Amino acid sequence: MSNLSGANYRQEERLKSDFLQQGATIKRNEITGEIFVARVIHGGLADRSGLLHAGDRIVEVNGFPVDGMEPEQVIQVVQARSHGTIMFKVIPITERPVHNQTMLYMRAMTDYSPQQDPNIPCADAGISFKKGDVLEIVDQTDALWWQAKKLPGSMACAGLIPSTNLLKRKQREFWWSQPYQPHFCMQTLSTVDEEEDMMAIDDRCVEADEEAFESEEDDYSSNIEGVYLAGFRRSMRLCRRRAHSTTHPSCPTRCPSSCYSALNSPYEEVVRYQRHPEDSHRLIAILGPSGVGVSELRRRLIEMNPNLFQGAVPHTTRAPRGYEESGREYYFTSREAFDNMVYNNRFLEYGEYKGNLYGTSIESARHVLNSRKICVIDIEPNAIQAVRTHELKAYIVYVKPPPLERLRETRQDSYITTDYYVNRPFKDEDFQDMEDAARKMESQYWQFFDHVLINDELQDSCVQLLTAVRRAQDEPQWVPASWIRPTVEP
Ligand SMILES: Nc1ncnc2c1ncn2[C@@H]1O[C@H](COP(=O)(O)OP(=O)(O)OP(=O)(O)O)[C@@H](O)[C@H]1O
Repeated sequence: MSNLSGANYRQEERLKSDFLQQGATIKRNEITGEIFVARVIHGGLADRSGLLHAGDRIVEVNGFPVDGMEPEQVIQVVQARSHGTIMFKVIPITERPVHNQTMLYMRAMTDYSPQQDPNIPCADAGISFKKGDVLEIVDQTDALWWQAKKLPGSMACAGLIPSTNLLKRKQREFWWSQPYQPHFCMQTLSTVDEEEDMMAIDDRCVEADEEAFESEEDDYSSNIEGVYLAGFRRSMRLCRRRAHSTTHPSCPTRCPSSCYSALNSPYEEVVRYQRHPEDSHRLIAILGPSGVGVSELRRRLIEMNPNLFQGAVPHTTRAPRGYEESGREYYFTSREAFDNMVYNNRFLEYGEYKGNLYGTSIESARHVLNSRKICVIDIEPNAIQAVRTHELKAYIVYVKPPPLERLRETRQDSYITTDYYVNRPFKDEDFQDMEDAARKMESQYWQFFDHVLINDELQDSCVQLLTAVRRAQDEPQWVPASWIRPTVEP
């Protein structure tokens, strides 16, 4: 006889089972009419009592035989005694499964809400999560519904979440149920696209400043304490906006994230990782919508301590100018050599601008990391997959715009460089575009951001970035398990 005090049941209609709110679900065998404990929720009342186990047969509740009853009738019997002691007569399961559960942590790559899932056995027993949340998986015995706790948190009691296979199935079903929509993909624009794009933007432009593009591209090419700041040149920055990543998803639409993530795992196994002081630093990859301040923050970080922070020198196929040195502003490379590097997946990202190719190579980032410095690069979202590797262990900082009114206030004396203008004052529509781009980026890539920095006051943002970078190098962080145990599937 099991004895649970203050128990509270809810209904789980689909599986003909009911939920003991602080402890267990029950179900009915449709052939024999017998009532069984379907699962015991980790950390709940039933689990802590040690008296009920999945598979136990419930014969009586408070003296009433329950065989043949519908689960909801069993609830009524329990609810009839909402206070005091509730008595169960139970035939324990003879062979209790042995749980050799080791600690398992998963990062959610998608959002989930049990309240919106018509298939969950009991919505009240489920937990909701958002992309990027880390979940401690405490029970995987059921093929469809796992039990998990959300971290960091003080959830004493676990909740139900869909298993990887179930969630993949849901995502696939959802994806196929959507009407066809042309996907937004970041690809190098074809010449025709480029012209159309140019015309579209020209309509909104007030003044074109071709000369500024053609003449020099020396914004930020400053020289501090004999250290050259590489990777800030205008052509490189403009081409990055049209950049390819080297990792193309196999999805037929080649959409970088939405369908990609739908067809890949909805959870990513993660482990706690702290860099050993002897190990190379983690790559710092900064991204954000155009104009939000990625270059400004990266430049200021490097300028704070150029002996510690350094950018990666990009490659280009454009001819060097008189004052330029290969390996300083750029690695000047033939088109053939560049194509060869593309073919061999040697670029984190690359793109074309005015007929020349530009790219940031893995080797270039490795070169900085091997010199025991912290390599700080900016990337487009397409390159996220390329930098999240066992070798580079990228720490991804997302720079988010503050609310519109703060953008207006803080950017009064700032200048934007667009595809067709160099250093023109911000307009309201730039802020609107920034917000829209931020929303898109967040909806597709939030799960990959290790740190989100709202770039409001510039000084505060610099301090925040420095603190985040220090933490990335010196404090434990969740990273994909595949980085630490390369045999684990990414
Ligand atoms: N917090 C801030 N307050 C005021 N001005 C800022 C702030 N952050 C950046 N800026 C200014 O905004 C302008 C655009 O910033 P920046 O060039 O860094 O953009 P970006 O994100 O690198 O964009 P892109 O990738 O398109 O080059 C610059 O003039 C920069 O000095």
